[in-house]
Amino acid sequence: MGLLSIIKKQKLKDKEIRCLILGLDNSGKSTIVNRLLPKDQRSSEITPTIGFQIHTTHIQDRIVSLWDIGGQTTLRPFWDNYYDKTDVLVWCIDISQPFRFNESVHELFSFLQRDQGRPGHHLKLIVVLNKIDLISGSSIMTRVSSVQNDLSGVAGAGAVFVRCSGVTGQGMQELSYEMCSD
Ligand SMILES: Nc1nc2c(ncn2[C@@H]2O[C@H](COP(=O)(O)OP(=O)(O)OP(=O)(O)O)[C@@H](O)[C@H]2O)c(=O)[nH]1
Ligand SMILES: [Mg+2]
Repeated sequence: MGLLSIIKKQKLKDKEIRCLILGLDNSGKSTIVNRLLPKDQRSSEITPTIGFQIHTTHIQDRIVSLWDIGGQTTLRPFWDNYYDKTDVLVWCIDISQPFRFNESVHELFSFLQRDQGRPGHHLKLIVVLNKIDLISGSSIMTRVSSVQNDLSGVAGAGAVFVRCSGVTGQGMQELSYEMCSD
């Protein structure tokens, strides 16, 4: 590898990844963010987010800022304010509550539609199917396909789906990898 490519690679590595975590209230955003932090920086109690919280941490050898925004109805009109310079959008869905899938799909659609007015932005979308621990093994596939179906046409072909549990830690490695891979 030439010197220039090494410098280029290092520059890319040094660049902070700005990650915006959105989704409906109670979907588990703050719990996931808490899991992504080093053990000694985790909170023992998570309460509904009123406003937003920013954490900056190392994930997979990269510096990542995690923008955790409250998902309650009254807070959603403010989501757009956090969009600027976002590299990765993590959209969190509570897979144990199928009756809220439509609401989540609608909110994602509205958010991404507004995004079209922001030229030149290349955003990576990761859809997190959270609370997988609450679904019995036999119905996981049905539930996952149901969400993926609902989201087809909204999330786009480049979207990545990750199943996880912010409580047990299942799927966190995969989520970390996807957040940091180009
Ligand atoms: N069983 C289970 N419970 C979870 C999981 N993730 C979060 N929870 C629970 O779901 C509830 C809501 O989690 P939060 O992380 O506060 O959800 P949020 O999306 O940040 O909610 P807002 O801040 O209101 O937008 C809490 O009681 C969590 O303990 C999970 O993977 N499995
Ligand atoms: Mg929260």
